[in-house]
Amino acid sequence: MVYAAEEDPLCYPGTTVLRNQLNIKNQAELDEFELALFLTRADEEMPAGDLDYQHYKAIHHHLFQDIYEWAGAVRTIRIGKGGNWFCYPEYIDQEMRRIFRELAAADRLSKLGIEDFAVQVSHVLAEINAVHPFREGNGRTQLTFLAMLMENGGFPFNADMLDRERVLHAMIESFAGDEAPLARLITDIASR
Ligand SMILES: Nc1ncnc2c1ncn2[C@@H]1O[C@H](COP(=O)(O)OP(=O)(O)OP(=O)(O)O)[C@@H](O)[C@H]1O
Repeated sequence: MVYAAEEDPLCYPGTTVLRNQLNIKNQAELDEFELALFLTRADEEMPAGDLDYQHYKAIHHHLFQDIYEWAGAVRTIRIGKGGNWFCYPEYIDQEMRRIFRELAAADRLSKLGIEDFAVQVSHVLAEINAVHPFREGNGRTQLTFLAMLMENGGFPFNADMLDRERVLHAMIESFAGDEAPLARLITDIASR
């Protein structure tokens, strides 16, 4: 996805193409390789962890390790999308620590029914999206993490419900303060 960003040291000079381990300087070509490499990693077992901030970064690292040297590391420049600016980089760490402290790992969530689970988890995802810790790959890390939370909570993960437009709409609504569409999406994902 194209970001509004400041002059970005992570890009090849004079371009908006992110420096990558494949040294591809053409965006369309990079998109293609990035997707293929991501899908291969997404198919593998995710790193083990406690569903905490450390774990979240490890998941991003796992998914994007073949493409970006900074996989698993938080961004250092300001970025936004569609007129929404995400968390300033200097506050990412403290915000992510707060969010994951509030999530208090999976223990509390694993005791909830789907409706309450969806409300709690939609809030967590909305907050993580508003922070947008990584320079790229936030959406895919969010959904991977959601699948792990749902598995941990004992809910099925029906990936057929992941309509791209619906996910995008729900995330944008959540940024504007309405988390209900995201909660409904999570409930639907859990339906068999
Ligand atoms: N205008 C917006 N306001 C808030 N969130 C947005 C906006 N546009 C997109 N998003 C969310 O940002 C995330 C995408 O972030 P990013 O592009 O870093 O991830 P990605 O994995 O590379 O891309 P994608 O999720 O599109 O495959 C998604 O969760 C998406 O719903």
